[in-house]
Order: sequence, then structure tokens, then C-alpha cells
Amino acid sequence: MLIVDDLVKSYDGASGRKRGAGARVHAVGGASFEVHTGELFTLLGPSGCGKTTTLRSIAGLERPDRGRIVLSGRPLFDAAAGVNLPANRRELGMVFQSYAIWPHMSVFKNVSFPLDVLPRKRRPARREIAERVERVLEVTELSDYAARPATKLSGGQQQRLALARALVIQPDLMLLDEPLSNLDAKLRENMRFELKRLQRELGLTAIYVTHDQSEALVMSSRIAVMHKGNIEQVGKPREIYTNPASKFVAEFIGTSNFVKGVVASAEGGEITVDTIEGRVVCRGATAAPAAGEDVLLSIRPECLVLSGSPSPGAVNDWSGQVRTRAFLGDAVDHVVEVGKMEIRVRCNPTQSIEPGTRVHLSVDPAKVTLVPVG
Ligand SMILES: Nc1ncnc2c1ncn2[C@@H]1O[C@H](COP(=O)(O)OP(=O)(O)OP(=O)(O)O)[C@@H](O)[C@H]1O
Repeated sequence: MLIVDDLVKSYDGASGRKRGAGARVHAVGGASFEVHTGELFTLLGPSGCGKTTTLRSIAGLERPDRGRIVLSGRPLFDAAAGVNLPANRRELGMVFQSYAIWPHMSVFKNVSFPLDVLPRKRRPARREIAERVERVLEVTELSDYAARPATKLSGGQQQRLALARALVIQPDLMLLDEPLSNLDAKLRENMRFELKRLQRELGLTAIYVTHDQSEALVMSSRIAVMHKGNIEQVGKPREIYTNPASKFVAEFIGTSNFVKGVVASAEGGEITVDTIEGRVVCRGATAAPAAGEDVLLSIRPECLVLSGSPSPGAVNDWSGQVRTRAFLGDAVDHVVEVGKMEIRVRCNPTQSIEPGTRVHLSVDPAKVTLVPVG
């Protein structure tokens, strides 16, 4: 439905008198991705990686230096062809971090306003406007507050109002830039589910920007992980979590143990890797490295099993000593010294092992993945 092709945007990084002196900030460096109808597609990455710039370019609030943006076959931007549709003609719904509701208007008026101000030719009849507003107030569960001044709503209700106002124009595509970041932790968590429910029920196609990996994992149909202006990986949440394409992705989404090694053999989907602490068998890799190649093993802390003696039949078994442990509420993290390595192991809260205890750790070969070195 949306195609973003080779999007490049840089800014003049200097300020004041130095402006134009040549310091450029490369905010987005050739991003390409596609969003399918009905998807909630997330741009995820740390602060400054170019998420907002990408979203603002789609919205028509930034003019990219290069690339193409096409929505349902309609070019919104095409540098080569000199196309740059103004923001108000792209007909997209937008909800930003600092959602500005209109404080002097009622809830109803806040939602009807985007339709009230349409040019006469495109403006629906008064009755249709009322019907559309009532419908979106219903789906956002704000019908009971229609007459209330917008300022007399809670944070979560104001957030839903910002959403209702974007929905009323029935956009083909919704752009959501950290819309939950002003809410407290509990409300934020509830709103994640609420937003996802709305998106599903209304069959909306949306692009969602966040730096919060758990938010992205919970809500997204697919995620594009951004790093320094580039897209490192696009995939379903589970794919990205279980098969990170780079060390950056594995570190940014969840935590991981990285172990360096050299491939001893690679046959029929089974890769044997020599590490400083012995051989590790990996069956979870999508890549096919050759014997002798340097690789980096990635093992999630929750994929390791701690026990007092070697697990029967375990292929990958290390022995070590618990150094520290930390209680996390729903889990206990142990740091285990295995020779020269430190391995983090996440256990069920019922399994909490005293520091100093000798233990064995094992991991299923299917849960060992490979990421490119460097
Ligand atoms: N108007 C601007 N002028 C100069 N540099 C800019 C401008 N807007 C963004 N940048 C720079 O471009 C880079 C990407 O910024 P962008 O806002 O897209 O990142 P982001 O991933 O959305 O970050 P955040 O999560 O902090 O909002 C950053 O280095 C930022 O400082």
C-alpha cells in the first residue's frame, strides 16, 4: 500500500553564523520499506536514528533529498520526477507525541473541526459530519464526554481524543509518532492494547514510531529496526527477536549473550562453532557460514537452563559459578562465570541460586543464532 524507496534526508547541522558551513546531519540514509494494507508497521530505534524524519517525510512535513514515496499507486514524493504533494493533499491521519487538542472546544467540536474546515466542495453535509463524529467517539469510547471541554479529560482520554480527531477524516494511512509517550507507565500499557484493538477493528493501516522495544513487540504486525539513518532489519516481532540480523538488533531488542567463535563445520543446517570455552552447536542460524569463518553467537538469557549437574543429553553444556543474581519480579537474572566468559541466564522466580554455587548451563542448539561479526 505504501512504498518508501531509497529515502535520503540530511539537515544543515550547523547553527547561527556557521549555517551552510558544510556540517551535514545525515538523518536518513537510503531507507526502503513497504507497508501492506491493514498492517501496524513500526519504525523502531534509539533516539536520533531517523524515525521521525522518515515519518515526517511521508507526511509531507519534510522534503527529502532523494527517493520516492508512493501511497496506493499515487506518488506523494518523487525526487527524480519533481513530485512533492503538499501535506494537506496527502490525506493522512497524524497523531504526534505532543498531541495538541484544542482546549477551548468541546470533545465533539475537537473531532468535527477537521471536517468543518474542509473546502466547501469536499466538506460533508452537516448531518454526515455529526454521524461520522459520533461513530469515532463511539469506537474511541468517548461518547459520554462529547459535550465536555477537552481540557477536562484525563491524559488517556485526551490521547484517545487526538486519535479520534485523526480517524474522523478516514485516512488511508495513519501516522503515529510516539503517541503514548506522555502517558504514565500503567496507562501507557493499557493504551497499547486499546490502540491495537482500534487498529484491528477499523482495519487501519498505520505507521507507528517508537523507541520502546516492548511497545513495538506488543503492537506491531511488522517492525523496521532503524540504526543511524538506516534500516537494519524488517520482520515480524517474533522473527526479529529470535533471529536478529545484526548485533545491534540483538542488543536493542531484549538482551543477549554474545560469544565469539570460529566455524568448525557447517552441514545440513547444523553449525559447530569453536569458542574459547569449547564447542557450541547451533541450529538456529538463517545464515550459512563456511568452515574457518569468524562468527558471533547470540544466545538469549531466557534460552539458557541452569542446573546442578549436566542436563541429560544436553549438546551444549557449560559448567561455571554464579557470580551475582538480581530479582526482577517476574524473573531472576543470574550472571554465571564460565571460564573467561560471563553469561547472563534468566530463570523463573522460583529458581534463585546463591552466588558462589557451581552450576551447569545448557542451551538447545535451535535457540543459538548467529549474527554477523562487527
Ligand atoms: N530540523 C533539523 N535540523 C537539523 N538536524 C535535525 C533536524 N531534525 C532532526 N535532525 C537530526 O537528524 C537526526 C535524526 O532525527 P530524528 O528526529 O529523525 O530521529 P528520531 O529517531 O525520531 O529520534 P527521537 O526518538 O529522539 O525523536 C538526529 O541526529 C537529529 O538531531
